[in-house]
Amino acid sequence: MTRQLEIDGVSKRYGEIVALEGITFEVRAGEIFGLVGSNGAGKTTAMRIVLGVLAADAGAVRWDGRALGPDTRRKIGYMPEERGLYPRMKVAEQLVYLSRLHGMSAAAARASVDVWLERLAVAGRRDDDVIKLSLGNQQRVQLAAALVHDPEILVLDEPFSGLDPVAVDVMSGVLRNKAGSGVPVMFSSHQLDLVERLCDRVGIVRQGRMVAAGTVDELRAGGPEELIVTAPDAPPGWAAGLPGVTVVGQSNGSTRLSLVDGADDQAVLRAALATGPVHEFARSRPSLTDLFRHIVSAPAEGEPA
Ligand SMILES: Nc1ncnc2c1ncn2[C@@H]1O[C@H](COP(=O)(O)OP(=O)(O)OP(=O)(O)O)[C@@H](O)[C@H]1O
Repeated sequence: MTRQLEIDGVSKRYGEIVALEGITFEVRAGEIFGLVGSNGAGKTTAMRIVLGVLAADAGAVRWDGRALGPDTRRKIGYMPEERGLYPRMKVAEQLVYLSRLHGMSAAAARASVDVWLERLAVAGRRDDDVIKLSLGNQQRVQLAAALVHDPEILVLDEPFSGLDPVAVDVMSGVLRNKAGSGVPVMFSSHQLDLVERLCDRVGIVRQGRMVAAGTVDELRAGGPEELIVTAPDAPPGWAAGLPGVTVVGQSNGSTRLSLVDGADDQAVLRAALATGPVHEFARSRPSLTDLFRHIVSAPAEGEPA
């Protein structure tokens, strides 16, 4: 069986605030798992519990079937959301120091730091204090800090925020590569297009629970089917009032419609043709971004619909 990191029924409260309520998911060795959710959904709390900097009130975290103890936790590469570098320490010196904390010999640490600074294209800044680097370069160093000790598991809290497109590509390549070598990679992000492109599986967290998890295709297949109708002469509101049909969006002559089960798509086609030529009439599944909006805006359990 594939080794996996299991987060099993984990709950956490901060006083009255329920941050996690029995959240359950797994990240398999060799896959990139994207954790998405609105602000305050509980993603950072879940990652901190995996890392052991926070204790869960209930539930368990396991790696390869065994509860995560200090020894396994030393093998996690972690990129905290609040970033954790010493601003007035030199880049390379700091990375060697952090690797040594993870139990590496001085020689192995120096060799690994050289490799990662080179790969992340910050080797030229190795003797600068971290504070002198741009935020994006600090983030590359932060990623190096998560990688230099050759982790068995990677947990990254919003690693892509604030990166330019080149740095996004560098970061994506590194994550792909680590997953390719059998490491489970878990990261949180609000950049859903990127998550859709990069992740093998995605989990959507809402109010401390995992409300949907699977490959992007699986999630999209479970979402509402939409109709795309391109009718350049159609006036705004042409589809309003068609039974069982909701207009999701309209731009450049194209209208996206969501249909309830059993709604008559041929009636939609007739209504479109009545406005003039129809250039496109196709069914499509929502993007991860649309699906996310749909899931997080649905009423929660116990709330009125
Ligand atoms: N130290 C704390 N004390 C009190 N409440 C906290 C603390 N840390 C987090 N919370 C609360 O717990 C809930 C979950 O927060 P968490 O930071 O895990 O969410 P998140 O999904 O990472 O959000 P974001 O996308 O904004 O980073 C929120 O309601 C938050 O306000």
